[in-house]
Amino acid sequence: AQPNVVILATGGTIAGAGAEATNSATYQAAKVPVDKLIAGVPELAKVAAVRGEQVFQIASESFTNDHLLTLGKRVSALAKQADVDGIVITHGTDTLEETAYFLNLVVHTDKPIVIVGSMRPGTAMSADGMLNLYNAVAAAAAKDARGKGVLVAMNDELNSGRDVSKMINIQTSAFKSPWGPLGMIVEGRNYWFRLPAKRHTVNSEFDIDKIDSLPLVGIAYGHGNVADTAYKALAASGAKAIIHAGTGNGSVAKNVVPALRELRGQGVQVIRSSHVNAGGFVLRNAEQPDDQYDWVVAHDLNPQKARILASVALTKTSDSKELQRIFWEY
Ligand SMILES: NC(=O)C[C@H](N)C(=O)O
Repeated sequence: AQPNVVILATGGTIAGAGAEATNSATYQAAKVPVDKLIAGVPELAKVAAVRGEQVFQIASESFTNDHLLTLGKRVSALAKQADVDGIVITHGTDTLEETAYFLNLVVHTDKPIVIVGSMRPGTAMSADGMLNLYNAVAAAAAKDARGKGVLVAMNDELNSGRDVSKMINIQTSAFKSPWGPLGMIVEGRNYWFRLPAKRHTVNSEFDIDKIDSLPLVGIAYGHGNVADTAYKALAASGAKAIIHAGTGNGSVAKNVVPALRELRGQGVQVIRSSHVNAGGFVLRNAEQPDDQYDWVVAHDLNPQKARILASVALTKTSDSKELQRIFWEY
């Protein structure tokens, strides 16, 4: 029998439509329903028995914590079903890396979960959604994709949902991991080259079935002339942790240091990440004395991924040492 793959559709450009074939960047996202997406790629039937569910129909820039929880619980429930072998999620590309990392942290299954989007709407010349969707379904249908954590299938590559990121917004080669792809998918077949080293899915201490809300975590962007306004405002609005999207090694402008120390004293977690373009690598006690200030570093996680991990981790602990352990392990 063919493997059973469920496609959970959430919107994005892969479900987008533009006025003309030349509209590769000007179009409306989240227009085409999942059944039409599936019907548009009849070749899917060759690799799996596919059925679709429309979970949301939104552009992913508006993907809230509630969307993450709803989607995560649905993925978890499906993964427990004996008649489901793999799950594909169609998603806008803007926050695809956040959802991929979230599911990688909280869904306890070794069944393949593959997230896919497109950079051009289906109405455009050289639309990339059809092949990306075919690849994602083929990847999710394959036994060799099991146990590798949540995967992202874009542009013929299979990247780990943990560290893949949208690096450019106007090319089909948008998704890259700073540490390279796990594999390639060519003509519906997976070719693997490496495995994730970080804890995920079945080896995670976090479980979506036990998470009903996510604490607020804010991100404030560092630059040379930055003031402490945004940091204070985030804390005042209830953020339990602030991700400092810092320069270089998560460095902090001296004008901001006093406010961050004060906020930490009030119980807000301060997590230093980096906004460097090709991927940061923040080391503890480099640039800032984290031990002395009781701050946490985000390791190689970019600010948006650090927000996801902090939100999930804070459901279990408010201890900064535990948080730091979690940031090293996941
Ligand atoms: N390419 C895309 O999917 C972009 C779109 N804004 C989205 O994330 O929904």
